[in-house]
Amino acid sequence: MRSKIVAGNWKMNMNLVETEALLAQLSAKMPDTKAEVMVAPTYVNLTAAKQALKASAIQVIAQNMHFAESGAYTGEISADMLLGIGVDTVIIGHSERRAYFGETDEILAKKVKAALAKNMRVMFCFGEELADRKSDNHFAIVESQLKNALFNLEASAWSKIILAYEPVWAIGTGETASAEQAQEMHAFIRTSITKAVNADVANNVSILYGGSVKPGNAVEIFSKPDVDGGLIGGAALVADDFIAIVKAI
Ligand SMILES: O=C[C@H](O)COP(=O)(O)O
Repeated sequence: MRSKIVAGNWKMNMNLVETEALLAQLSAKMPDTKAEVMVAPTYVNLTAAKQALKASAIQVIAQNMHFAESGAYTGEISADMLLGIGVDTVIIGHSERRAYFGETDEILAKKVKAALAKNMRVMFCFGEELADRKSDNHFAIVESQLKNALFNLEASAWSKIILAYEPVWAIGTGETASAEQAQEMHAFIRTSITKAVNADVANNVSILYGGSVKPGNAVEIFSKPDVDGGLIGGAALVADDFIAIVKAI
């Protein structure tokens, strides 16, 4: 059975003091929820975040990792390093990694494989750019992103996969996909997975929507049957907004 998930991707925001302050507010105010609630602070504050949340159900996840086990990759972080501090879930394929750090589908497939080999959970991000949607190419782009990184996995590996559909044109722009656009794409994703893997996997994978989710639009977006939660950027940096979004699930 798929779970409901609200995850906050803090991106390159929040120093240590700010991290501890935001987590103190979140853990004090977090409502009881059946949803999984996750936060992804920057690498250097993961340990502090784990410590701050040790009495909380809020999970700490990483924003990225390298595909190699170890070695001469200056500035990079391995799966073992994350596991060593108790972080077992990692975001892979965020559009900012693709756009600004040259992460191709091929690299992302390696990262997914490396994380799964260590039994980590992967929150795999993907989504079309505005030009793709305008040229009516968005379904083909999304399907190819999934195919290149995930459709070669064994069906059993999918229990460790969370999907986050994030149309690039809606990230940090204030422009949100309508609830209908999100539902249409999420339903398409389940159909693609049904064809490529099987219906059981398609029905059980959690598919989150990301892109300018705010307290004011979360209820409507989360009400759609194929939307299992959200990956939240800007609004995850404001405790009351993130909590309101968790309440919307
Ligand atoms: O990872 C989160 C997404 O990029 C969404 O960011 P946003 O909510 O600021 O649009």
